[in-house]
Amino acid sequence: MTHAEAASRAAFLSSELHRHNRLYYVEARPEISDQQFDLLLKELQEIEAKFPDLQTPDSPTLRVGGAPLEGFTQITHTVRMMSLDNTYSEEELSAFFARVQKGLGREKVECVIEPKVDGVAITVRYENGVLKYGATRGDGQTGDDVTNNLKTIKRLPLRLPKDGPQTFEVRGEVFMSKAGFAKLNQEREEAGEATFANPRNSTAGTLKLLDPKIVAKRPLDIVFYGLAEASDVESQNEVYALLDAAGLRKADLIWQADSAEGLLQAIRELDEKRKSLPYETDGAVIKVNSFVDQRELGVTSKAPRWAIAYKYQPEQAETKLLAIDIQVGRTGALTPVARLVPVLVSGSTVSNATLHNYEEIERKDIRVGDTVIIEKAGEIIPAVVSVKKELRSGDESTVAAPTHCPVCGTAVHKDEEQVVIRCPNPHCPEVVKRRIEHFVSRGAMDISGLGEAVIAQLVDFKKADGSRLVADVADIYDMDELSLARLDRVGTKSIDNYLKAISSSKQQDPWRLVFGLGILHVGAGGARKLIEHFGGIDAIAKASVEELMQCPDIGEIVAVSIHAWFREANNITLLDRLRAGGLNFTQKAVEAASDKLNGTTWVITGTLSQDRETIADTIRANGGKVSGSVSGKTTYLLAGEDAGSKLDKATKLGVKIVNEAEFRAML
Ligand SMILES: NC(=O)c1ccc[n+]([C@@H]2O[C@H](COP(=O)([O-])OP(=O)(O)OC[C@H]3O[C@@H](n4cnc5c(N)ncnc54)[C@H](O)[C@@H]3O)[C@@H](O)[C@H]2O)c1
Ligand SMILES: [Zn+2]
Repeated sequence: MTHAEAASRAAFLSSELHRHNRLYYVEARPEISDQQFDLLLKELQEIEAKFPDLQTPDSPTLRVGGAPLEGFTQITHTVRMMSLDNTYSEEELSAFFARVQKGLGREKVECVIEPKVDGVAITVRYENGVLKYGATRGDGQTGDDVTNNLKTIKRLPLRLPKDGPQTFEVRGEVFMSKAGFAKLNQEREEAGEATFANPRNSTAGTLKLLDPKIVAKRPLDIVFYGLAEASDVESQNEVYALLDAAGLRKADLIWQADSAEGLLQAIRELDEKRKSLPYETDGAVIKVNSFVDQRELGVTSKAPRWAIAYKYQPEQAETKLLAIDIQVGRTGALTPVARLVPVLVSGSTVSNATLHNYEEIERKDIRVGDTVIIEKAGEIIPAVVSVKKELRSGDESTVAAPTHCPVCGTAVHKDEEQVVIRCPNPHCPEVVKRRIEHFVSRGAMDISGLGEAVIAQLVDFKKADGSRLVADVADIYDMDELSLARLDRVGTKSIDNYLKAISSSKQQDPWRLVFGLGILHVGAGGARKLIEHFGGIDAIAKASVEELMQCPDIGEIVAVSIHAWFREANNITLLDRLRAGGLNFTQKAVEAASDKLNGTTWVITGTLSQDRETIADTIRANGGKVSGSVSGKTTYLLAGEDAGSKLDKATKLGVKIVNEAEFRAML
C-alpha cells in the first residue's frame, strides 16, 4: 500500500467510524454489527501503525466513541471512563496475557473473568450513603446526567446500608433483560411503534428519554463491576466484597485464573453458561486482579492495558436463499438483498439479509437456491456469511451484477474503489424517493407525516404533461392542496397537516438543510460544523476546497465532495428554487451568542414552533443551561402547547413558567 492509498483509505475509515459511532452511541440505531465495526477499527489501527503520520488527533482509534446528548445536563467525570480493547480470537487473548506477563515480569498473574453485559456504561456516585448522581460515559470525560432515569431502576438503592461504604463512585452497566426487552418490543409493535433491534439499543434509547415517567415503564436493570477510584481496596476481588457490603449487584458469574490456559477455559465455560443468563452478553471481560499490577501496566489513550474484552462470535443459523433482489439507495447504490426462507436467529425471525455488494456475492460464490449461513448479533440487518456448497443439487443459479438499473434502465456506473454499483441517473424514481425520505427525516428537515408510502405516491404520480408530481426536494415546497388531493387514501386533515409541516420546515436551522441535501460524506455533525464555521449555505457554496478544509472535522475527501456538489448545474438550480421557496439559508441572528440567559436553567416541554433541539441550542447560545427534568434548580419552564407532567411539577415547585413569545422577548 502506498502512502497515498493509505491516506485515502484512512480518511474513508475514519469518517465511516465517526459515522457509525454516532449512529451507535447518539442515535442508538447502528447500521452494522459490532464485529464489522471492530474490523474497520482494526484496519485503521493497522494503517496508523504503518504510517503514524496519518493518525489524526481525533482518530477513532484514540477516542472513546460517545458524545454528550442534547437535553441533558453534563457531568464531568471525577475519573475518566474508558473503553476496552477487544478481540474475537483465542490467540489474541493469549497474546494479551503474554503482554501482561511481560509487563509485570512474572509467570503467574491473577485475573478475574466476568460476563460482558451488553448494555450502556454508567457511573453512579454516592455521598454520605445517598445517591448523588448517575451519568453515562459520554466521550469519557463528560457524560449525561441521567440520575432521574436511573432512579426508576428498582434495584438501584437510593440510600446505602449504614454498615457499608458511604462515599464512593461505582461503575456498571445499565441493561434490559431478555424477557423485559421482548415484552417491550411486543408492546411497541402493537402500538404501531418502531421496534428496537436489540436490548442494548433499547437501553440506550430509554436512557436518553427526557421524561422519567416513560423510563419508569421500561424494564431497566443495573449491574456493577468496578470503582472509579480505588480508595481502600487493592484488587478487583476486594471490589466485589465492597459491592456486596453496599448492597449493589455484581456479576452473577465470576471466574479466577492465573494462566493463559485458565483464561481460555473460563471464556469457554462462560460461553456455555451465558445463554441461560437473563440478559444479553456479548463477551467476557478479563481483568488483572491486583490494583498494584493494574497501575504498573497503565492505560492507553482510550483503554486500560490490564483488561481486555473477549467477544463471542455472533449467533448463526442455516436457511435457504430464495432470491437476490436489488435495493436502490439514496446515492443510487444498488445493493443486493437476500430473500430467505424465514428462520429464527438470536430470538427473532429473519427473512432478509444484506449481501453488501456483488463482489462479495462472487467472492463467497453465493447462488440462488443455496443453503446459506446467516448471522445476526444485534445488528438491524442480518448478513449472509457463507454457503454450504456440499448441499448443492446443481439447480442453483448464479446472479450477475446488474449492468442496468432495474428501475429506470440506465446503464450502471461502477465505482472501482468502493465496489459499489450505482444507478447514475439523478432522476431515477427510486433514487428520488430515497433522497426525499432522507430530506424529510427527523434528523434532517423533520417534516413529520411524510412517510415512505406518501413519498412513493408523490414521486410515482405523473401529471398531464408526463412530469412527476415530485421529482426533487424543491418540489415538496411547490405542493398545494390540489396536488396533494390527487393522492390515494389521504384525507383533508392529513393534507392540512402535511402542508403545515412542510411550511414550518422552512424555518429549520440551515445545517438541517445542508444535511438533508444528502451530499456524499456530509452527516448531521459535519453539516452543523459547516454552518457554524461559514454562517450560511451561500458561503459554503462559494468556498474553495482549501477553505472548506479550514472547517473543523472537514477533511480533504469531504471537502472535495462538498465542492463538487455545489458546482453541479442541477444542484445550483435546486438551491435557487429552495431559496426562492423561502427556506432558511443563514444562521439566524437570535442564535448569535449573548449572555442574556446567563445563570438560568431551562426545561422545555410541550409543542413549540421549532423542535426542542433547536430551541435548546438557542438557550445555550445565549448563556443558559438546558435540563431534561424539572427540579428545584430549574429557573424557567418553557411550556408549549399540550404541556403535561412537567408543567404540573413546575407549578408545584413554583418554577417560573414562560410561553414561547415570552421566551423570544427575553433574547
Ligand atoms: N455497530 C456499530 O456501528 C458500532 C459503533 C460503535 C461501537 N460499536 C461497538 O462498541 C464497541 C466499542 O464500544 P466501547 O468503547 O463501549 O467498548 P465495549 O463496549 O466493547 O467495552 C467497554 C464497555 O464494556 C462495558 N462492560 C460490560 N461489562 C463489563 C464488565 N464486566 N467490566 C467492565 N466493563 C464492562 C462497559 O460499559 C465498558 O464501557 C466496539 O467494539 C463495537 O463492538 C459498534
Ligand atoms: Zn435507476
